[in-house]
Amino acid sequence: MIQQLYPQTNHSFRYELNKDMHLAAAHFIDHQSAGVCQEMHGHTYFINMTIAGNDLDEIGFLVDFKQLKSLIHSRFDHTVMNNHPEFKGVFPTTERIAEKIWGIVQAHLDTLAHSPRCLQVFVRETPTSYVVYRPLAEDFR
Ligand SMILES: Nc1nc2c(c(=O)[nH]1)N=C([C@H](O)[C@H](O)COP(=O)(O)OP(=O)(O)OP(=O)(O)O)CN2
Ligand SMILES: [Zn+2]
Repeated sequence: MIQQLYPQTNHSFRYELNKDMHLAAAHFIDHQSAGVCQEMHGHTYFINMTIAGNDLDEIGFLVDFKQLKSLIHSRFDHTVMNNHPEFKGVFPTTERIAEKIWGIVQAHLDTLAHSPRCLQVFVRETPTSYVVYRPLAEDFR
């Protein structure tokens, strides 16, 4: 939830940035074990991402907050998660959504010369359910 406190990541980078955003999206989990979630339904996803690094760009940004929002919000807001290529062959569970968001964000960070890293993606799907995705060391380029 925006302005809530999030789980902390342990690291020794000089800078840490957090970006909150929320988006409305629909999904369904097309598996018989998913019960009522097999039917198309909607959520307001609350997302927080944690970026860290030792250096800033020439403006003094670790990464532009607006760019982070644009990467995720403009892609997924008011869409059906199942329709995105990221979810071809995998169900858009909260876990997978967090993992895919990490991949999209880190792919952008990999283009930046000062090498910031996305250390954590938090995705709240309902008022009572959320996932935290933290990459392993080998997940970074
Ligand atoms: N590990 C996961 N379990 C479930 C997921 C998921 O993504 N990962 N998703 C769902 C459903 O999509 C559903 O939208 C969320 O379920 P739930 O939190 O149970 O929703 P409620 O609002 O009914 O929760 P209450 O705490 O009972 O009010 C299911 N499981
Ligand atoms: Zn759902």
